Amino acid sequence: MATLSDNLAPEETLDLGPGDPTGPRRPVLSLHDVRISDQAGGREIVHGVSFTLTPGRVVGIVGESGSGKTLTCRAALGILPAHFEVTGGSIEIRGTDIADLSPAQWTALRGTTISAVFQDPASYLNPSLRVGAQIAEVVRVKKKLPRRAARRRAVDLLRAVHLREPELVYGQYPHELSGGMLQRVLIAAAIAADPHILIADEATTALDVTVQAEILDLLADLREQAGLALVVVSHDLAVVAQLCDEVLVMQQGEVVEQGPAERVLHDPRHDYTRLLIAEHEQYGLEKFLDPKEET
Ligand SMILES: Nc1ncnc2c1ncn2[C@@H]1O[C@H](COP(=O)(O)OP(=O)(O)OP(=O)(O)O)[C@@H](O)[C@H]1O
Repeated sequence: MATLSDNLAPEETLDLGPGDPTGPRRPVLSLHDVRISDQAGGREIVHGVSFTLTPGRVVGIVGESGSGKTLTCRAALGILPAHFEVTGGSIEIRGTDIADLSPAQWTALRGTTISAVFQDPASYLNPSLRVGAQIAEVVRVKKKLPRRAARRRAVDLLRAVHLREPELVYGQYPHELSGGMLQRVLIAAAIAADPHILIADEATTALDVTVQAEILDLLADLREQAGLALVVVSHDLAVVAQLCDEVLVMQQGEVVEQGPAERVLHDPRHDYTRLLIAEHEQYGLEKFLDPKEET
């Protein structure tokens, strides 16, 4: 089972330049024609994904199950499953081609520069450790803070993700928390070391609509307040409409449509995008498409 402290090691110096070498408008994450193949089956699964993410921006990836959304994210995180490889194109994190990164450099980068939240938060937490202690460990290792300061920061993080009574939650075990609370705990852990990029892969899918909306608001806050750049994967167009600046629509490993979220959702050009929108209309997508009319 994966735990929060997997891949954590004392931070190493990864020279991505002094201060903020990239500047506010420079890409934090760029994918150029990324192709991913299943080496076991000898076939290409993802046939060329490109996008550029700058601080405070949100790119959404939508599409049917099995279209390659998660593989694309995992490629950017350097955690493709066994047998899968990036077989074309390139991925750059803050200007560094990830193909050049050593395992140690990856360890230094994860959490501090790029971080992720997936579905099923419980599987990323150790059931026998209090959730606060698990976040504090991330802080201690990644931010090199002493125990007491790490504890304080963990409580602050639990508060920042809008968990009521963060001191109380700190001392609770995963099984004592609801799915929505666990997802907030995971987000707290993911942002504990102040990453520049957060990948949220179906992070709200398992949650009920109200909790989902609260988590999306939280991600929007982080984007606004911390300039976090987000990649949001969802099969739910309403999620994308609410949060994203740019949308990629994937079908069978191809990006069939890509553009500003407004344009793609209001004026879809590909049949598959039209189909997705038609399917969502019955669930009330229009309230997200025209949020201004509500105020
Ligand atoms: N660990 C794995 N082992 C074998 N095949 C895999 C693995 N992960 C993904 N695949 C295959 O690669 C293809 C793309 O999968 P991926 O998980 O990226 O799709 P997705 O768009 O994220 O789907 P979903 O919305 O269901 O999560 C699928 O055909 C899937 O079966």
